[in-house]
Amino acid sequence: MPDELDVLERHPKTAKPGEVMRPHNLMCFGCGAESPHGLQLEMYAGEGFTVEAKMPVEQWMEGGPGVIHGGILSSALDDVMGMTPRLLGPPGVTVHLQVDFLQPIPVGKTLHLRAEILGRQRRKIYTEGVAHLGDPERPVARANGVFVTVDVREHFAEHVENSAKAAEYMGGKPQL
Ligand SMILES: CCCCC/C=C\C/C=C\C/C=C\C/C=C\CCCC(=O)SCCNC(=O)CCNC(=O)[C@H](O)C(C)(C)COP(=O)(O)OP(=O)(O)OC[C@H]1O[C@@H](n2cnc3c(N)ncnc32)[C@H](O)[C@@H]1OP(=O)(O)O
Repeated sequence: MPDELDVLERHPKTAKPGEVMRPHNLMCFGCGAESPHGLQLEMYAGEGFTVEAKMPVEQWMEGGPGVIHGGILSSALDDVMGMTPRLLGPPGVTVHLQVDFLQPIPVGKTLHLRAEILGRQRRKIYTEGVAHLGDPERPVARANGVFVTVDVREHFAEHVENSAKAAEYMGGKPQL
């Protein structure tokens, strides 16, 4: 993370602590409520510059026998960290993701996910994520992500026609 950081300020219209945050996109693999094969994470704004979510570790998420697949865990951490830019304003896309897998995560448990903004420099937002199984003192995974804010209309202009929600996004207002 660079030394010279901008001052962080919560956007006045972002979710208040304890409130649900709107999905990136209803079809988002991480947080989209209509994504048929997705994680369907419900995200909550926390205090300060944090976002939280809980994810039941289901059978279909298995990687090694009886434990979560690392890619699923990485996706969940990516998406929770990826929600944090919205606390400041425009959304960001992942440009860098790093995950440390600390303990096996059993199927049948509930994963507690928490992300926090560490700093911002221009469009770059530096974040960390942590996952635990109920005891915050015993993390099972840690992550860092860098997100770059984008103008969604511009950024997705060439691709939006591929979305299952194309008609909605191309016809109406973008869901910010
Ligand atoms: C048309 C209607 C659409 C309606 C849409 C409706 C709803 C959608 C709403 C919200 C959805 C928004 C976001 C979704 C969010 C999360 C989903 C989960 C997370 C993901 O699944 S997301 C997918 C994977 N993600 C990507 O698909 C990104 C691919 N990428 C790019 O698209 C470009 O890369 C881009 C645009 C990011 C930047 O490109 P650019 O040309 O605009 O800007 P540039 O290159 O100058 O970078 C600016 C500053 O970032 C620094 N920087 C760049 N890369 C770096 C790296 N790797 N590490 C460290 N710093 C990096 C530079 O060094 C510079 O820093 P500096 O300011 O200091 O110079």
